[in-house]
Amino acid sequence: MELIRVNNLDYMYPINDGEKALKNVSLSIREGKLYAVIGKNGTGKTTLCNVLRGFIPHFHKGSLEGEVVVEGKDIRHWTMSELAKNIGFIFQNPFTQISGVKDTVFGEIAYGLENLGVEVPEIKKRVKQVIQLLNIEELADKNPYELSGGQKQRVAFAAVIVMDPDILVIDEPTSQLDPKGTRDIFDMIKWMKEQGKTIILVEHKLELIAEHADYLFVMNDGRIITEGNVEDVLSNPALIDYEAGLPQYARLGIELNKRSSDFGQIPIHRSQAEAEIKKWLGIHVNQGGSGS
Ligand SMILES: Nc1ncnc2c1ncn2[C@@H]1O[C@H](COP(=O)(O)OP(=O)(O)OP(=O)(O)O)[C@@H](O)[C@H]1O
Repeated sequence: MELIRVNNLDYMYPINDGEKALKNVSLSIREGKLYAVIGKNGTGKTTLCNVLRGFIPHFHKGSLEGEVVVEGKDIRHWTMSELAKNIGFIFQNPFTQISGVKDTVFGEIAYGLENLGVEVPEIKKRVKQVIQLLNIEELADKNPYELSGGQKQRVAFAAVIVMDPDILVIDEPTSQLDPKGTRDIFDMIKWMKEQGKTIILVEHKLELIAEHADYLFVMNDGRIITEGNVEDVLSNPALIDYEAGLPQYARLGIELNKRSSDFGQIPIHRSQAEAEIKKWLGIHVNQGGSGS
């Protein structure tokens, strides 16, 4: 089922340098899939996220042309609080996600449900469940401001997951995190996908996109310049010189393919690369062994 449809969208911020931040963007988001968005800095990824969650046009005014339809209804006809029930948003910087009005992690996670007027026993039940699920029991009584970047990001995820939205828009969640923090976040993203959530993720780490995403949009200068299944886009040699690049395994495969036309499929993750190289070595070592 299609959840979001964008048709021929152009957007210019109210204070601008004469350039549109989004130019003729069209896309379709279907239920239960993980969509990744990549592209250079300043190319419109965050702006696109802000359109998908209704921040544009509800908070950022500016000029919006074209159509954004969420669950069958034009974005202009949704209210922000209605949208917030359906679309969860996780910011690039977890520091800006913390509300600043709660002095415990438990309260922070409960805050969104309180705003919706959910009954207190129900709030407590749901917050406890999410805390258990994300394995952050030891953080529950801490002040959100005392947490590390990785811990804050986990709490930001918890505060969104507790609202149980159908769609999650996640903007560069791992940009401030070390490899362990990054893995933890991707475990959470994987879990949300398994729950049937629809996820739109801006992320630069191509190896993680190759592993987790279904479909990829490549943006440049306010436009979607390429899109398709992750396997197809990330093995496309045309993207090798583009700044957003290709995963290292695809680069290796493309290089080997140039040197030896019998190198098989271009791999996008490690297990595929290992399998393809084994196959390729098999052919060549056997040839060598038979003296041919
Ligand atoms: N609030 C704003 N007001 C005016 N212009 C803005 C605003 N936010 C972004 N822009 C401009 O819109 C363009 C797209 O920015 P955007 O933040 O969407 O890019 P991005 O791809 O998310 O970049 P990054 O990877 O650095 O986060 C840029 O030229 C940027 O300067």
